[in-house]
Amino acid sequence: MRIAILGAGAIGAYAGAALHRGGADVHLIARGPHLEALRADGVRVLSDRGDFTARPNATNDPREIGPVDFVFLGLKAQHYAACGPMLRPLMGPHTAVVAAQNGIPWWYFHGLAGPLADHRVHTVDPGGSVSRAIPVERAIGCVVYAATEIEAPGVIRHLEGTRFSIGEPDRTISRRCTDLSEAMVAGGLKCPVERDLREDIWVKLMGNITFNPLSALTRSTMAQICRDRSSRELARSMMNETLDVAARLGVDPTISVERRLAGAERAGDHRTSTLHDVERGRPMELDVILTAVVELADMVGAAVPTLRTVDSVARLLNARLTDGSVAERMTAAAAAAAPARAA
Ligand SMILES: NC(=O)C1=CN([C@@H]2O[C@H](COP(=O)(O)OP(=O)(O)OC[C@H]3O[C@@H](n4cnc5c(N)ncnc54)[C@H](OP(=O)(O)O)[C@@H]3O)[C@@H](O)[C@H]2O)C=CC1
Ligand SMILES: CC(C)(CO)C(=O)C(=O)O
Repeated sequence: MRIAILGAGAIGAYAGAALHRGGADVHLIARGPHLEALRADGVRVLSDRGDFTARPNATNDPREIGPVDFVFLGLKAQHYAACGPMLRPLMGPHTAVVAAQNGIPWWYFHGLAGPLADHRVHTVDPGGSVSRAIPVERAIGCVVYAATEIEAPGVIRHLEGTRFSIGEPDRTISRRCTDLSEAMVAGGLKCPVERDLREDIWVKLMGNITFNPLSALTRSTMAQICRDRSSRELARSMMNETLDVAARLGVDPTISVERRLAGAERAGDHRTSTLHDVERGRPMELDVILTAVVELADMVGAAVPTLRTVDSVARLLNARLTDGSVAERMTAAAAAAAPARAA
């Protein structure tokens, strides 16, 4: 099985290393010092479950790889619309694209019956730009329960979880999903094939919609947000509003807000991927995680005052982070602080 990992970052390189360990023919696509380290030393995974090193091929040029069976998309979702030229050389007639993203995917309404069939969520697929880059027929959904971060170029710190739930948008159990699942399991990951991934999407989203923006806005860990009485109440409101939107879309995530809060608190002083981005002066992955749910709430007539407020301040921060000069200043500040932290 040939697999290309487009965006071999924290999650992509971790999945790629596991798949390679399990025997798949894996090709990592990365860039910069991280790519140089991957080429020189492979992916070094540091984990309580056991450290390991995998040495798949690594490149910045998909044309060197050619058509594959699966593209595992490890990019941040805001880069999906622009990934068409990188994706094209990897596409054969049957290539599937596995989007390992948080939040509402661009294929969310694809394959559903009823009045919302093939409805396009504007926030995540503006003007159809993502559907054009990644046709929905190619998409396999993936909900990532693992948490990882890039500790140093080529080095992935695995923090918790090994589950990558996958599923077809049209609720079939396909051969391509079961094949991929076997390859992931051979690499030591959990990879259940779900008949309808949408329930998993909302269960995971209850955490991301709350902790990713709040952690970035307050520079706090998940546990710190849960332990403070008023931010815990804020998190609770955000989760309740999210559940209401899900219910109006016909999804009933089988987990209570209290259980989700307790799980987040147990994760401890974990910094979300969005907090990492902000600390590096990079824009947040906000559209798929929060703004899309506000759009869906408006569509189904749900009142989401708390989500709307957090979205508006987070979008204001994102506008500053998208402004290159601010991002450069923050990156320079982070670089200046790094030796001090190390000492
Ligand atoms: N990290 C986690 O624990 C979790 C992440 N997720 C989801 O997984 C997805 C990926 O997140 P994460 O792994 O944290 O993100 P990362 O930023 O670590 O990984 C993205 C990688 O893609 C690379 N990249 C971007 N553009 C290109 C390009 N044109 N060519 C080559 N490489 C490119 C980036 O390189 P560069 O740094 O140079 O831009 C980076 O290494 C997100 O949707 C996130 O929500 C879900 C659950 C948990
Ligand atoms: C917080 C985590 C790891 C899941 O809870 C996540 O999805 C993220 O950091 O984006």
